[in-house]
Amino acid sequence: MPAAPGAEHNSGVTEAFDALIPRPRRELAPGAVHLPGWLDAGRQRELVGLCRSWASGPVPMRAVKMPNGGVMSVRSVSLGWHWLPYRYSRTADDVGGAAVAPFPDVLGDLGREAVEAAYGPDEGSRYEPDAALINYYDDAAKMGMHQDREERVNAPVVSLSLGTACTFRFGNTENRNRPWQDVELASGDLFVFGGPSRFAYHGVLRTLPGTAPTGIGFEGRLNITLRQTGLG
Ligand SMILES: O=C(O)CCC(=O)C(=O)O
Ligand SMILES: [Fe+2]
Repeated sequence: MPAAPGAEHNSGVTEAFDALIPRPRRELAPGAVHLPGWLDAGRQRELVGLCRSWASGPVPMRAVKMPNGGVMSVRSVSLGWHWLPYRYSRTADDVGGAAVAPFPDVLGDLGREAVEAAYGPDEGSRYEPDAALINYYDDAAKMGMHQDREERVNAPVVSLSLGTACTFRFGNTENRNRPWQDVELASGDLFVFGGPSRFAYHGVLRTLPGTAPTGIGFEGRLNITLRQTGLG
């Protein structure tokens, strides 16, 4: 993940805008909750630092090759379980074969806190995520509409965004077509989808270059998703 020169001008404008136009918590569909600015600047910086260390091994960040021959524009690394299309493995079978780094306690705690913020303390305390995907988007990267469905249980997916904002498309559970809603995910935003929305199609249309906040030491977009695989 390259450290990039700051885009102070744009970011300053974005931050000023945020102060003028508060972005309220919103439930896009039953079980799909967007909590803008959930992570404060300090926690965003801390997570960026952790992402840097997770990206340094034992498994390298890589662009996933899809079975149809395409290559994803996003680069990613997994913790706990290595995600590859369309299964999880304890070893990075498509990139060197190293054992995946263990799922860090800090992300388990963060996941419970996130689910509690979205759904309340009962759901929060039950959440036991065991896999994390760290996705890195450069200015041109995007992610096509898909379901997260390699997990065997329907515990919610927790998504945390850092750095450059993006346009996130949240669709329906039937197919990748309409109806969908487009929502901007900015640095520090939490998005949780579970319950009736757990298997909704979703994707990232584009990043919004120049929107990373100043002071988190990172330009480009990072997204962390936490999942409970049920693989045991
Ligand atoms: O980057 C995002 O916001 C979404 C990532 C995602 O959908 C995934 O990793 O499955
Ligand atoms: Fe996904």
